[in-house]
Amino acid sequence: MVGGGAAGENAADRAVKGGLTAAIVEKSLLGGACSYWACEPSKALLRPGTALHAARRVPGAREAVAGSLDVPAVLAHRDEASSHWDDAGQVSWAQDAGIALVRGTARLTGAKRLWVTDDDGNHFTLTARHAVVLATGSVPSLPKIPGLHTVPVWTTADATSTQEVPESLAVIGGGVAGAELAQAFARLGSRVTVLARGSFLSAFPEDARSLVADGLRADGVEILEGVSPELAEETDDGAVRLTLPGGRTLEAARVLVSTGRRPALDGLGLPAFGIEPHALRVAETGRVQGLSWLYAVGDCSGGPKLTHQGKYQARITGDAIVAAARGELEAAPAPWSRHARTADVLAVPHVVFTDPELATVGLTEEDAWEAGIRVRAVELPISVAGAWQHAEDYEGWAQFLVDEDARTLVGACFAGPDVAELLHAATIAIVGEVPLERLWHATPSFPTLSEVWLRFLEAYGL
Ligand SMILES: Cc1cc2nc3c(=O)[nH]c(=O)nc-3n(C[C@H](O)[C@H](O)[C@H](O)COP(=O)(O)OP(=O)(O)OC[C@H]3O[C@@H](n4cnc5c(N)ncnc54)[C@H](O)[C@@H]3O)c2cc1C
Ligand SMILES: NC(=O)c1ccc[n+]([C@@H]2O[C@H](COP(=O)([O-])OP(=O)(O)OC[C@H]3O[C@@H](n4cnc5c(N)ncnc54)[C@H](O)[C@@H]3O)[C@@H](O)[C@H]2O)c1
Repeated sequence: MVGGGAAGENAADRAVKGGLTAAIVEKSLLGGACSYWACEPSKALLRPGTALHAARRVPGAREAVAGSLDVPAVLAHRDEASSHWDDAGQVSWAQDAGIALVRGTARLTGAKRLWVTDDDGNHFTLTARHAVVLATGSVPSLPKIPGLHTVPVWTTADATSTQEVPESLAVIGGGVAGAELAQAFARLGSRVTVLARGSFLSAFPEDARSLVADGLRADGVEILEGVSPELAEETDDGAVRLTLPGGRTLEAARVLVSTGRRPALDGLGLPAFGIEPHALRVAETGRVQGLSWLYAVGDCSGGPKLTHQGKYQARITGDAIVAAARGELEAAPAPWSRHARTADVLAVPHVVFTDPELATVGLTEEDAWEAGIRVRAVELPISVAGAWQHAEDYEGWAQFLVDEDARTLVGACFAGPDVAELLHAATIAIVGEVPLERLWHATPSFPTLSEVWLRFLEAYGL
């Protein structure tokens, strides 16, 4: 494995469980971005604010809550969630799993052959018997804004590992990372402005994203849509001044750039094998098209950039490598078979951990029509007994997308407090292609948020 993030670790684990030997070459901390600079620290920064807000919305509990977030305690909780940026725990997991760890930077120099440079500058060659797996993750895509490269900016890794809460924060990019970190820092005390080039959270349905935007605005976040800075300059006191279209300027103690990520494939020697890094294509098994021995998993492989999906890909690819080594891999595995990443296309779950949360899985309405599916969208508020119990003035929204010919669910979206836990039921319904007539027999417990499933089936006409 080149890269020991969540994806590389899981691919190695499956290969070993299948009877092969596996080595991970890792140039930084074993465990990768999710553990130290992305999912874990960002969720640890968000969760205390969500818990506090939830308690304030329940009469009886509200009266017991005094004061605001304890910022040093939140940062300490984040440090703990990030294992204090020490990978000893992951190293001992790898040892127990029978995976060899090589500390260094790898690049391809031949078929199944890697050139490794270790931290002391020593070089050596590592040759695989069966396959090389690229699991190198992704790097931030920085926008071409004049002056931006001359001013001090935060990447998401800087924001998630910071020991300071800036007095003011400008967030360039209104995607998932921008939304989550804007709310986290607003609740920790920063004055936050989000600059979204298009719509805020544009990848999600309008009703869902407007609930999230309202949640952020309630925390004092200013959201400017259709805005991208035209110039960035450092001020005399070390802050950053952004010039916006129309001449308005915005000064902030810190600027966070969260404008997307691209696969980390530069410097790996791919062009020597006829592969341009921006044009890597992988088959259902994760095998890189055109080469029988090279695979890619996780963020670097070009699909959804999410930890759980990278781990799913890694399980499929690890098993496919084992099957190929045994001569048992089918040329083109059937959809939903053990060696096909079918869910990458049809059932990717995605949660935005803002307050309220936003959770989606499966196709969007547009995707479905484009794929030739006659789809019907059922949209409804999450207005059920479980919601009233959950919080005073609970506000939530759900969308269910039904394939009208198969009468199965192909997509779902939920927005509202604590909707993330509703998502897996939808994922199971989609992956299992459960007919609506059978879903009718899946009764949600009373009083839970899941009652929205029953409301959906009733609204559909069952
Ligand atoms: C702020 C933020 C929050 C996020 N929150 C979530 C979330 O809540 N849930 C979720 O599912 N996803 C989340 N994500 C996405 C998630 O972090 C990624 O999808 C995931 O970390 C990708 O895992 P990976 O194994 O593919 O890559 P990585 O974890 O990046 O691992 C790649 C590893 O490869 C190493 N490497 C690279 N090149 C080489 C080389 N040449 N030689 C040796 N080693 C090399 C790197 O050092 C790195 O450790 C978040 C992302 C961000 C930015
Ligand atoms: N909860 C989660 O699962 C989670 C959380 C954070 C990040 N992530 C993953 O990390 C990846 C990176 O997140 P992200 O939010 O950086 O990417 P993103 O693609 O979700 O959003 C980037 C946003 O930046 C905007 N943008 C680009 N250039 C701009 C400019 N010059 N000015 C203003 N806006 C501009 C884009 O229009 C887009 O809306 C995502 O692929 C996501 O899957 C996941």
